[in-house]
Amino acid sequence: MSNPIIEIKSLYKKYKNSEDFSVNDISFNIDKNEIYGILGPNGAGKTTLISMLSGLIKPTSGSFTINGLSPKKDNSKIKQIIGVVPQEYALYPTLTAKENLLFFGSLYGLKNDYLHKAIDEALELMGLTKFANKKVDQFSGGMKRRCNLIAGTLHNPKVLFLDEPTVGVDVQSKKAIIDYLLDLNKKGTCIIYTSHHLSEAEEFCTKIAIIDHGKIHATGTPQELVERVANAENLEDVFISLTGKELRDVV
Ligand SMILES: Nc1ncnc2c1ncn2[C@@H]1O[C@H](COP(=O)(O)OP(=O)(O)OP(=O)(O)O)[C@@H](O)[C@H]1O
Repeated sequence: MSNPIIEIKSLYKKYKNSEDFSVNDISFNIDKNEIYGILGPNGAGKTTLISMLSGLIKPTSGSFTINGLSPKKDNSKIKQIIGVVPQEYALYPTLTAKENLLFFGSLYGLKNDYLHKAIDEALELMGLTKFANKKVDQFSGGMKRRCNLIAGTLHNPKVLFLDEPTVGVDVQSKKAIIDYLLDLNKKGTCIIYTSHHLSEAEEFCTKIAIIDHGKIHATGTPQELVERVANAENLEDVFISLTGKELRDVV
């Protein structure tokens, strides 16, 4: 039985300087406890969609609710129950990992012992304990991405939005990130993530939406999608079948 935590109705986004809709009439629901992958080629509209849902940009039209709350009426309540981990690092390079996390944790209203404990546990899970007091500008890309993820999740959000959380990191960092996210999901966080790693998404996600040119082309479990497309053996076959082989270069 469906038990949606996010309900999206006819969502559109047209940027001011653009002639086309980057998100073009998208409607779908995301159930509690899903790990929901938003997949699509470059320029498909993934970041635009996730940025609207996480409150970073406003839709041109349409509506959505998160846990029954509307951003038009309950924006501050929504902010308390969501976590957002954008593609760009949110961290302050000249502060240490711990100083950054104390700052982000306090933004969520976490305090004292509770905050210190949450930071220590997350640093340990991410293999960053011994670098807690090092400045973030000395960190590798993988370490920054792990620290960035902790910064967006210290308050145990009900819903977590992640834009390409494993982009540009080595296999070890990727595994640490995925294990951390699986653990959060087991504790009750619904995860919505965008990625270009189709085999990662096939393994990690419970549900997937394939989007292109601002529209949803298919939704389902990875297995349902593979079964639905003739001769598809994996998600990559499904992806190519639905979005074609044409390159998406734009200048
Ligand atoms: N700030 C902006 N102003 C104007 N157009 C934008 C802006 N941001 C994105 N776009 C356009 O909206 C469309 C969707 O972009 P978006 O970044 O959402 O795609 P994406 O699927 O996340 O792509 P990628 O995989 O490359 O990150 C593209 O045509 C892009 O050029």
